Order: sequence, then structure tokens, then C-alpha cells
Amino acid sequence: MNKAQMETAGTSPAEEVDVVSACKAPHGSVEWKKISTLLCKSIGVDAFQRWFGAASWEGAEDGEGMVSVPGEIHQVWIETNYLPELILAASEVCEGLHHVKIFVAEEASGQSPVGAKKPSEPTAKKELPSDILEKRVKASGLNPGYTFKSFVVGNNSQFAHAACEAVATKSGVGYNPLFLHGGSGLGKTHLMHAVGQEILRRRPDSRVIYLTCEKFTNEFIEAIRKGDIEKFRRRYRSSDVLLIDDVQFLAGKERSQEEFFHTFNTLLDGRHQVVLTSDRPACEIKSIEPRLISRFECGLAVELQPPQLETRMAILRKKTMEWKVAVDESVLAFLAEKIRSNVRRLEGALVRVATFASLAGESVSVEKVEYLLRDFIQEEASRQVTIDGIQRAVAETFDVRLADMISRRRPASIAFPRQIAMYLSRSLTHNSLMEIGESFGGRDHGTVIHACKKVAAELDKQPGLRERIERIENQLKR
Ligand SMILES: Nc1ncnc2c1ncn2[C@@H]1O[C@H](COP(=O)(O)OP(=O)(O)OP(=O)(O)O)[C@@H](O)[C@H]1O
Repeated sequence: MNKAQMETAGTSPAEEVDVVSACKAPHGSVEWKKISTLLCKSIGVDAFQRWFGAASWEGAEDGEGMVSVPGEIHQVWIETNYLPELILAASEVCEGLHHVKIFVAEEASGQSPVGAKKPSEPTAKKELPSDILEKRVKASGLNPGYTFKSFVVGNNSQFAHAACEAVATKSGVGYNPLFLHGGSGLGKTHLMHAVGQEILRRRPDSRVIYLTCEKFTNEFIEAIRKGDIEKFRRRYRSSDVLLIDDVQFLAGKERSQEEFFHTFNTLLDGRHQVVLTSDRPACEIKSIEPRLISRFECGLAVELQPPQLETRMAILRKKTMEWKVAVDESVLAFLAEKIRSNVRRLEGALVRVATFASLAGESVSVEKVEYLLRDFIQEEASRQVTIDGIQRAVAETFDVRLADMISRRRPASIAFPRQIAMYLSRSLTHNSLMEIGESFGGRDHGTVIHACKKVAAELDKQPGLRERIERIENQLKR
């Protein structure tokens, strides 16, 4: 299931709805009410209320409509997930309209998401002196280096970053739980720690607890063994903010899942914030109870993607400043170009280069780095999956012609493998939606989003499909 599907889970898009009663805050003009009605039908009431309920129609000029939203998080989410549907609805109402621009209304920024109850944010306390704050941070299990300030925001992480900031500002309200998912080394843990630290900075009395899911499970087993389960429960169920890393670790651990489920419910009932990370979307975690998955999905799920070149470069520059090491720009550019799959590996490469430079007492050239990191770079190259490679692998597996990956032919026997190839291109490559669409015969990004949603929905319905797709993935990553 992808972002948009998680968002609309449980809502039938075809459902007939009375928007005025469905939307608690219909804004403005007759046009907007008509657009809202169409939009509500196409994306579902829940998604409409959450993302468009506080939006306003600001008119149209030169074929472009303008919609204001209350925050960046709404802007990015709508642009990524609902723009084609919005344009379609608006163009049906306003003749000649071919695009819609989303922007953040200045006076409205900072509002809470629609449908959320009014924040019951504890009164902000005076900030703690930095040494005491640092002690609290460490006692909560947080890494003081993982802050919002040290996190470089790129297109790949803009939405996750905005969601984390929103949670840190108004925890317990709206985005609860916040579920961060994505591949290894992409900054999930970093952002989660940043949330915890920011909450402690703003509200020093909060009881923030960070731990890995593995630690939660081990402590739980130990508590049973020692007959100390009540103490264990008190500790976690009385936290204000619970941050649990790598929840995919719960797979197959039935008793821990049961315990986690009740901890989770207690916290959510008390409107205490829960933030979770996972290396995959909740619905793709195997051997986990459906009721737990539906809890994971009941808040906001956001995905972290691998960073693009400019972001990788910005991360390297930031790290050299933080670590106070001097590395030539040409070397940074070389590393950013060669190491694409995850930020941890990028950091690892920079550490190697910086260590070598400091031991050798000289600055390092690109040629030297190429030699120094030859194993790293080779491994990285073998991890890189291309759209072309995906199209070939899918065509072969589903026995269709390679040419059909870009053709306009629409029988399901061809269209569905093509959609699978788009889905894999989205999850395994760094290409944007537009680039993927281009590589599939000049299709637009809406078609790619639709393909991803379709395949994600079919994964649970079609027996054996998940395994077939996993086999293609493994073949490509080899
Ligand atoms: N955008 C970023 N800006 C600065 N540092 C980053 C960024 N993304 C990741 N990092 C750094 O990369 C390293 C790996 O990040 P992190 O541990 O958060 O990844 P992760 O997604 O939790 O990975 P895993 O799933 O393997 O646990 C950390 O040192 C983190 O500070």
C-alpha cells in the first residue's frame, strides 16, 4: 500500500457523499463547493476531510486555479498524491482550467489538521539549561546529535520532516501514530530522535521514551521471566511520547505483539504521541496481526526515499562542517555521485576519506578516493537498479514483449505487468514520478501514481503476486 492508499484506507471513493455535511469546514465559493463534491467522490471522504477540509479556493487566472492550504505538509501531500484528481475536478467546474497551484496561506499556517480535536498542548515551560536538557535527552534514550538542525531536508524527506516537526509541535494531536518507513540508512531514526528532543526542549516535563522494538521485546520477555510485568507496563504505558524504532521486528512474535497492542491503545486513548519506524509499509510487514497493522495505519504514514544528488551533496557538506574535516569539493561531488543508496553509507565513505586524510596529513584527490573506496563503489554500482533493467525483468517474468512496456496497448495481460514495472521503478530507483512516466512511453505522473496504488492493492488480493514481485526484486538486486 502506498502513501495515498494508507490515507484513504477504509473509504470507498465511489461512495456518494454530501460534501457539505461530510466536510466540517467547507470554505468559500460556489466553485469550491462543486470542486469539493467531485473531489470527495474521487478520493474518499476521509482523505478529503483531512487534506482539503481547511483548503480554500482562491480563484483562477490564465487557466490556473489557486488553492490555499494551512501548512506545508498539506501542500506537499496534495501535490504528491492528489494533484491529478484535483485538476480533473477543478477543470470540470471551471472551463479552460488546466492546472492548479497549491500554496500555503500565511495567516493560516500553524493550524492543526482538519478533523483533529483542538490541541491540548501542555503549557510550554521555560526551556531547560542546555546541560540539564542534554541529560534528559540521554536519559530518554535519545542521541543528542540527531536533531532537526542537523537533518538536511531534500525532496526525498520534505514530507517526513514536515510531519515530524508537526508532531513535535503538537504531539498527541492529529498525526498519531506517526509511522515513518523507508529503506535502510535514510534518516528514519534521526528524525524520530529529533521529534523526541524537540518535545523535551519545548515541554521539559514530558516523559519521552525512545527504544528499539527489539529492546521492547527483550525487556518484555525479561519482565515476564522476573514476574515484573506490572512495572514494565507502568513504564511504557505512562509515557507521554513513545518512540519505537524498527517495528518490523515484531513479525512472528505473537506475545510481544499482544503487549505492544495494549500499550499502543492505552497511549492513543490518552492522546499520548506514538512514533514508529519500519523498513517497509505497515501492510507489508509479514506475520503481524491485522489489528496491529490497522493501528499502525490509523495515523499518518510517511515514506523516506533515497536522497537525490543535490541533497547528498548538501548532507556531505554538513557532515564535513559538523566533524570539522576539510575535504575538497571535487571529492565530495565524487562521493555524492557514486554513493546513492543510503545516507549511512555516504557517511561511512566520508569517514574513510577523512580518516585517511588525517592519517596521511594531506588532502585527498579524487583518484586517490577512487582507489581507497573501490570496494565500496563496486558494491554500490551492483546495488543500482535501473528502469530499463526493471522493464526487462518484468517483461521476461510476465512473458510480454519489452516493447509493451512503453506501448499504448491496454489489455490487462499487458497493462498490469506494465503497472508492476512502474511500481518497482518507484520503489527501487531514485527516479521521480515524472521520469518514470517518461520511461514508460511518455505517460504522466498521475498514471504512475495510479499504477502504484493498483499494484499495492492487488498484492493482498492476487495469490502469489507478492512472491512473484519479490523474486523480481531479488533478481534485480543481485
Ligand atoms: N537527511 C539527512 N541529513 C543528515 N543526516 C542524515 C540524513 N539522513 C540520514 N542521515 C544520517 O544517516 C545515518 C543513518 O540514518 P538513520 O539511522 O536515521 O537511518 P534509518 O532510516 O533509521 O536506517 P535503519 O532502517 O537502517 O535503521 C545517521 O547518521 C543520520 O544522521
